[in-house]
Amino acid sequence: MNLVEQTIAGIEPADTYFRNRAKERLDMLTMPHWALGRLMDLAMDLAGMTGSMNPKFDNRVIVTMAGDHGVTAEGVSKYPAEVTVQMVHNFLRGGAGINALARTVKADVVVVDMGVAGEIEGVEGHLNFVSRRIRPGTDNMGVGPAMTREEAILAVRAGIEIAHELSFSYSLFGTGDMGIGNTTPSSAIVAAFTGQPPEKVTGRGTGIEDDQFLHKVEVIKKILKVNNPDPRDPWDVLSKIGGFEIGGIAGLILGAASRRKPVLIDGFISTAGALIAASICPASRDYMIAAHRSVEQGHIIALDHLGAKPLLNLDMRLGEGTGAALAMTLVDAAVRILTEVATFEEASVSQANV
Ligand SMILES: O=C(O)c1ccc[n+]([C@@H]2O[C@H](COP(=O)([O-])O)[C@@H](O)[C@H]2O)c1
Ligand SMILES: Cc1cc2nc[nH]c2cc1C
Repeated sequence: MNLVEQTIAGIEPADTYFRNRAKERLDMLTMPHWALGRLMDLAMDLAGMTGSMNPKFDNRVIVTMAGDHGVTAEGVSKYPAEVTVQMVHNFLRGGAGINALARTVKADVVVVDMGVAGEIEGVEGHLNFVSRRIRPGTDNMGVGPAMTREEAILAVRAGIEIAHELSFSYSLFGTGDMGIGNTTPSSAIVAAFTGQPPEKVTGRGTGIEDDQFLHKVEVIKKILKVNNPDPRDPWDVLSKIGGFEIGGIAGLILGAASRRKPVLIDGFISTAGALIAASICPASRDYMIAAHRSVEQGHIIALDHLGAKPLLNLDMRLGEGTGAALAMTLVDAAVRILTEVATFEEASVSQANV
């Protein structure tokens, strides 16, 4: 068996015994029944994922996968492609949005070069940088496949290997992405898996105006026509209309799931990666937590398709792992509710009238 097959075989569904035990306790907490709503759902899910009534998430990491996209040649982004490599340097200096939010929640940030176009300098000995560069950017999916099937497998494999290595040090994962142009493949992936038309799953990415938005929708239509991806085959979808960082994110999710580690799925691009992961191994969905709802209009459609409900809705559209980082606070809160709140019996509080 190769690594991908082995990883898929190693993903077990969430533990129903611990999920039920958590539910029994949460049902009895000193508050009107289920009064902390989705936080209680989250607590139950975390118990099921980890097989524990007291999961520890002290060591947490955001893995920000970076890659470039040949499809930027079609004029789909507001920013030039060189921003990808420039932002990787910014991440490594600690000056990006994700660095500030990761510090807020005491998470480390690991930056992965999955296929950035420019040279990344000054990273020798940098503990938070991993190079798994497939090649400097995908091909233009507006005229043919973004990458080969072999490259798609390599990208997913890299993500799995990174998750496995980080699993020794971290108990909670968050996904992140950086790649100018990557909302275009993400929209194409969402269209391919959900069958929704491009106009419904395309957004403004970095902030394009109306004219460019209409052009982007046309480009996505062309991408789907030229490539005709088979939604029953995740490798076909990833290779034809994906990205190196999107494959890396899919692999990261699969690798974390195989180690029973919860993974906070960041925004639109991360969710495209999650769709690939769920298509490769449906059981991996048990370990995904949708961190937030991005401004991208296709995001909620993608989350619905996954059967996931986003925790936060803060009008964010940055990516990088920023939503995943913020949602770690809610994971902490959910664990405290499960472990620190007294039951009616423990606190001698009268229960509801029947
Ligand atoms: O995560 C999101 O929901 C999200 C929504 C819009 C844009 N982004 C970020 O913006 C970049 C892609 O935007 P674009 O317009 O170049 O396709 C990429 O670096 C993403 O991390 C991210
Ligand atoms: C500056 C900048 C930072 C980003 N971070 C994620 N996507 C981004 C896109 C741009 C343009």
